[in-house]
Amino acid sequence: MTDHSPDPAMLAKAETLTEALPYLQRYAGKTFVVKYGGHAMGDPELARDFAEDVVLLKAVGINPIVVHGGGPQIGAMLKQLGIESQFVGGLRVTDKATAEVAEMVLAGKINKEIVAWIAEAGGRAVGISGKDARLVTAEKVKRSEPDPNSGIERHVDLGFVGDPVHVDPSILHQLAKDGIIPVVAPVALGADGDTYNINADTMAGAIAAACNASRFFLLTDVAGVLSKDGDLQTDLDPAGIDALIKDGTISGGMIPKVETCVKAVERGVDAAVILDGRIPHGMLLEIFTRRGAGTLVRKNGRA
Ligand SMILES: Nc1ncnc2c1ncn2[C@@H]1O[C@H](COP(=O)(O)OP(=O)(O)O)[C@@H](O)[C@H]1O
Ligand SMILES: CC(=O)N[C@@H](CCC(=O)OP(=O)(O)O)C(=O)O
Repeated sequence: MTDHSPDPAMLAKAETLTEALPYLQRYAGKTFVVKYGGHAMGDPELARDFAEDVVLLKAVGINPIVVHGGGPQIGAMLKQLGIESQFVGGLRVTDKATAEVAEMVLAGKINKEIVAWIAEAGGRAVGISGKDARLVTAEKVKRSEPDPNSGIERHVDLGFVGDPVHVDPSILHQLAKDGIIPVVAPVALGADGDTYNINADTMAGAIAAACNASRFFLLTDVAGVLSKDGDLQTDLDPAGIDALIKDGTISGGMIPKVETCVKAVERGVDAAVILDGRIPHGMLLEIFTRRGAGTLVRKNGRA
């Protein structure tokens, strides 16, 4: 006799789909900004999974906006060209030559690679930088650091490193309305006409705030914010982040990441999540299942 009992694997799939239903209903029509870090895009298999996730979001009525980095790739190109590079507080000191290389790698190479992965996954993407349609206007960053000898704060000149001071998201809304996924490279013009290299986390946060994004995801190469003992911090609020920066637990490239999350939630983004880009389809699991992953940053913690 034929066994007509349902296949448990198929049932589990159906359960996963029904578990997703309240999230599908809640997020339809909302904007999600996804920051795709240079470290997260190293593995082509994972990059394809990422592109599939973005296309799936669009297919279920969410408007994803991808803002990408490419720090390691810029570093490799600078090395090939024999140009030295240095970081201060997670930001690359950028002279004219470095700004040219950064734009070439970010807006030229990586941007179009991501557009191609999305096309391969069946989506339609348009790659732009902050320069296009004046999406982002930058201003030279103002940074100060304590002098190692005197401890007195002194100004550090980072060259052509920009802060996004104005975002005009109309081009993003237009693309989203036409069924297109915008892919944004973190390069912008200043009011002075100069080209500025912008930290991709900072760029993504400014765009998330300007678009009133419901969710802001930062995909990187660690599980999230880790404690000194290496434990994942699942929930943080601005005060908790401040304390972890002050005691040195958060350092390097994680500093602009968490600072961006704080700014974004203080400017109205519901929640920012620092996620492990090395987990296949990690973003989908975070969005559509009850199992949260990574570090969730909210203005008042996990309410
Ligand atoms: N407390 C911390 N928790 C997790 N990562 C940290 C922490 N402090 C510093 N980091 C560093 O921050 C890195 C992530 O930032 P970054 O290299 O700029 O990534 P991305 O290229 O994805 O933007 C991690 O790989 C880790 O080396
Ligand atoms: C000013 C500054 O630091 N700009 C970054 C832009 C790329 C970036 O942020 O890439 P990730 O997200 O992969 O780190 C840089 O030159 O590396």
